[in-house]
Amino acid sequence: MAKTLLTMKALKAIGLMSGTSLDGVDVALIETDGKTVAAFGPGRTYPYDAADRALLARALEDARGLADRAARPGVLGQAEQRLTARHEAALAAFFQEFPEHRDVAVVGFHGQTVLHRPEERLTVQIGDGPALAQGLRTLTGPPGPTLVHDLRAADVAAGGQGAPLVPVYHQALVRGLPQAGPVLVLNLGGVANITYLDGDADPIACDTGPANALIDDFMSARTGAPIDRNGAAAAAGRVDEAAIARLMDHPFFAVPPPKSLDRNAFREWVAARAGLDGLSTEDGAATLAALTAATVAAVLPHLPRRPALAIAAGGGAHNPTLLAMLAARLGMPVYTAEEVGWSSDTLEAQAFAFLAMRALRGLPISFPTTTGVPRPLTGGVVTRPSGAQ
Ligand SMILES: Nc1ncnc2c1ncn2[C@@H]1O[C@H](COP(=O)(O)OP(=O)(O)OP(=O)(O)O)[C@@H](O)[C@H]1O
Ligand SMILES: CC(=O)N[C@H]1[C@@H]2OC[C@@H](O2)[C@@H](O)[C@@H]1O[C@H](C)C(=O)O
Repeated sequence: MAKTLLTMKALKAIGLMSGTSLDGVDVALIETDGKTVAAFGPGRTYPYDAADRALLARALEDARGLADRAARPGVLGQAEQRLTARHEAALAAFFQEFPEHRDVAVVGFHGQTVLHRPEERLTVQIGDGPALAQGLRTLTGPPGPTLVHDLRAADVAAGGQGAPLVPVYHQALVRGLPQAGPVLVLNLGGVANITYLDGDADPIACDTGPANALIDDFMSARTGAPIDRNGAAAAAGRVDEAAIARLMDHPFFAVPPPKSLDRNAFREWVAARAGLDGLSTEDGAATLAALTAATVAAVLPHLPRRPALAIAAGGGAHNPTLLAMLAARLGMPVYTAEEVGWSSDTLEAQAFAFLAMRALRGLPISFPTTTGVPRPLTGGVVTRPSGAQ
């Protein structure tokens, strides 16, 4: 056992993430043994164009009735091919800029979640692992890295939520910080999730509610641009607290972790209760940002101790209005990933690089306290350079 651990040296790992905000492919490289991060390499985002985004949005709609995770009705087959091609193009651009990293050992490929219903033991990430592994071999030259994809399926099959998976990476990062008390790591993408870390105890984690998905959809409908850049609209608006109270009256917020969400879990709920049609763009953006902050804060009563501070990553870490609302509703300082030496934009892709390395080495990627899986579990489908799975 000791010998195995000693021989686990840090190797280059790339993570590929296409998140719920449907904004592009994140690529990030780290050097890791699956337990600690020996070095951070570069990270890049390769944005989707409007046609890609529209196709992925249709894929989410066409996935709504899925009962079989292998089925690809409607535009799902086309979307999977396009998504895989976009990932290959992203890797081509990445290796063109960083040819010194063509010797990467392992690639973690998240794919795109099009449906997430863990209560029905169903989570669907489109993305063709073997096809991407083959494309990778051409890009790097033979033998090519090992590719790990479909990282959520084993957890859901075992009765877990299948998400969030980033907590074990948050734990590795927080171990590198000087600590005074429990830390709350916030991942503010389309959906928000938190990891609570207190010393060596297993991380406690869950999705908390929307982060930017509702803001993006609202801004898109009002302005044509799917973002409240730097929280400018929200900063100029007034929060409709009565709407927040109505929206917080949802059973999800009373459920303790672990728990997870589909991207569009609150779409109908918010459409029916927020009264956004009667609000200005600024007031609507402010109210939706406050909803994100309130839903993150709603997790506090479910945690063993009050965190001393929070660290925010994901695209929402670029929204100062949202960060100020979070600090106010959480009642604790909220630092950005950059402020502690991490990267808001590449952290999730780094996490999938780390998870892929853990999967290769048979280490658990999910835990009873993060996904509710009955025992710590590894995951992922491995495509080796020979093409064998
Ligand atoms: N400068 C900015 N100002 C405001 N919001 C921003 C800014 N930059 C990014 N965002 C928000 O962050 C979102 C993207 O975040 P991120 O890339 O972390 O999401 P994701 O990885 O797709 O989602 P998830 O983590 O849910 O899978 C955008 O949709 C946008 O709303
Ligand atoms: C099913 C799915 O893809 N969930 C995503 C989504 O985006 C954020 C949140 O909801 C989180 O649960 C998860 O992604 C992160 C990366 C995770 O698994 O940790």
